Amino acid sequence: MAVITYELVHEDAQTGARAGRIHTPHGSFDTPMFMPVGTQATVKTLSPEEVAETGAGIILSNTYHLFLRPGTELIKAAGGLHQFMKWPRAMLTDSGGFQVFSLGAMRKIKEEGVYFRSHIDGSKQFLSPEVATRAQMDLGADIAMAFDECIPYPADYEYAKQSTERTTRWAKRCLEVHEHPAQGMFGIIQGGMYRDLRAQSAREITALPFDGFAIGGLSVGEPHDLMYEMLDYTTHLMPRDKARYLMGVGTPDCLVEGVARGVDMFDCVYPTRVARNGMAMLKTGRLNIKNKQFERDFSPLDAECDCYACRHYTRAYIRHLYKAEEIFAFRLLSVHNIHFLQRFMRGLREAILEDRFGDFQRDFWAQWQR
Ligand SMILES: CO[C@@H]1O[C@H](CNc2nc3cc4c(=O)[nH]c(N)nc4cc3[nH]2)[C@@H](O)[C@H]1O
Ligand SMILES: [Zn+2]
Repeated sequence: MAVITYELVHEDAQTGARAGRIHTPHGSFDTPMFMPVGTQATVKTLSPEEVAETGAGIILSNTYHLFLRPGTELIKAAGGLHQFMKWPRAMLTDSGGFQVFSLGAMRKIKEEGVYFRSHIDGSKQFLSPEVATRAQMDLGADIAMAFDECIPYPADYEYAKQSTERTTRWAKRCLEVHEHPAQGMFGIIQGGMYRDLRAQSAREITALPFDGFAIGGLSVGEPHDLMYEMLDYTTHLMPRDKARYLMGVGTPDCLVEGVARGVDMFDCVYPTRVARNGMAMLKTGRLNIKNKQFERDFSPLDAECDCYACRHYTRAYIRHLYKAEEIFAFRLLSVHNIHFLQRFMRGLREAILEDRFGDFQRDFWAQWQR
């Protein structure tokens, strides 16, 4: 019996959109679902209670960061990541297959693994399918990710082919060492921006006994239309009875188009990262609180939102805090942005359940500030 199971609730007749539920040892959650990112064992500036209040059923943390600091052995000794950070619901850890390539320095990729220098102190480090898998078993999240290479964009065909085939070999090595009574593992499909490599990777990875499957190598700077095209080649090759996770996607436009192609789970640093830059997310686009136009604007960030920030405070107050470099500004904008995305995903799910997803998608694009 798989540790992580996907339950299909309803499929939209016109598109590939689907509503479901995912069951984990730390609880179940409705899909489509957006996962707030808690890179270093915290969703930046927010308490677990504040994150739970937004409706998030699962959060993501990064093995790469926790492996380097404080070390996954220490977190294991603390009772695992749930205990360490007091997050009571489901959790997923990324394997390092992205961060080692985006943050690690002086990287050398070999068949056995990746040699790199820590971005923190420059120390020599090594991550491999075995090391990343054991580190995730130490952390004890409900879902661990296979160790892969996130192919940069752009990449030539030959590089993409060699890397994708190595990722499949690495996936098998992860499964060989993965042994945890309360942790499932998801495989990650690569293939760069090449249709045949995407199909090859989808076939090879979904043939392996993973609990669910992610689409990797996207949201790496490619145009959105190219991302959607790659999704078109990939999601229909993925099993209907397993969860589908698009890594690194978190803006409303990409979420709508990912859901339309049958994706169930998403994650992105976007909501908390842009909050620290003074941006509030709205269904029309985003609001830059630094703008002078909000100086005497005593309305909430978003009139349709019932989050703590929108129920209690005004744009003028949050703009003042931001200009005064008060940390409370980051907290209020982060609470709003995560709450906004959870509400947005609930809206998508309701549209699917009521067979009006196509209308939702059309209405969204009619009002989205491109
Ligand atoms: C566009 O925003 C930038 O890009 C990142 C989001 N985009 C993204 N694509 C990803 C791909 C993979 C992958 O192929 N494998 C593994 N293991 N993890 C991944 C994590 C990913 N995150 C943000 O962090 C931001 O810096
Ligand atoms: Zn709000």
